[in-house]
Amino acid sequence: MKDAQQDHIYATPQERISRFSFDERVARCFPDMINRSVPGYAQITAMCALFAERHLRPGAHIYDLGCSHGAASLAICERLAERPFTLTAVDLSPAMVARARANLAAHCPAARLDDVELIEGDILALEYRTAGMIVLNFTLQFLPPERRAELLERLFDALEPGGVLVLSEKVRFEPEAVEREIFDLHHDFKRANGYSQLEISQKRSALEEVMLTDTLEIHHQRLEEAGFARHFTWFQYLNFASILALKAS
Ligand SMILES: C[S@@+](CC[C@H](N)C(=O)[O-])C[C@H]1O[C@@H](n2cnc3c(N)ncnc32)[C@H](O)[C@@H]1O
Ligand SMILES: O=C(O)C(=O)C[C@]1(C(=O)O)C=C[C@@H](O)C=C1
Repeated sequence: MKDAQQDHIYATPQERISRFSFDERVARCFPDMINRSVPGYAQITAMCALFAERHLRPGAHIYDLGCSHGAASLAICERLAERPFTLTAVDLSPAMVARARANLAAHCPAARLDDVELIEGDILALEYRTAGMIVLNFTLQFLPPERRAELLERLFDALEPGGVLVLSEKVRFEPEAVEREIFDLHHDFKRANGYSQLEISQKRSALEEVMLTDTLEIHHQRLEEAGFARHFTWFQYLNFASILALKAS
């Protein structure tokens, strides 16, 4: 997005690596960090707008949960500039919400701004209103695993008939040999995007207990159990994938 700051957080050796958190330092360089770390990030973000264009009923509500700088919200607002809808973007991190607010104010088409709301809050504690679309891009992986099914059930209940959920995640693989191969390839991807071995390994340590990934099979099973009639992986690039889940109309 339109924030030029480069990610150098893990570039120098750290005596003690603290747990990764979405604090001011991360928020400052987040667009650069996520673009260089997540294969397919730009494509997934852009496709959220096309899913909205195809599936959203005029006037329906959209949630962008764990919105960070508001990339998906902004893509949707730009693409659907002429269509009526309302949108709530939510993030727990005050630093991220401040960036999302500035980004939307600067780049969201003026006609849409009144229909967009930003909330600093916990998506596990939110009271959800009826929605036509929910975006969960790279957020579920940061929630406690034992709370994930409960959240998806609540989101399913909030969706109106014909509503859609976009679930994008870093995923792990079984068997272990496949996981190892794809994990290493992802590190090659990061190196090709300018990260050093030191940056890659220090960030991996920081994320270790914070970002707990599931297999694609577990994600699909959870969506099935939450009640989604159809759910399929529409995108995968190394260990990053995105699922579209549809509620029966
Ligand atoms: C990897 S980022 C998401 C990226 C963003 N969706 C995008 O597409 O650019 C994860 C975000 O989830 C937020 N987050 C983590 N746990 C949360 C929670 N319980 N409630 C709300 N936001 C949360 C973090 O603050 C962070 O901004
Ligand atoms: O797996 C990694 O190494 C990542 O950097 C992934 C990831 C993510 O998937 O959210 C982790 C933290 C940052 O939010 C940006 C990217």
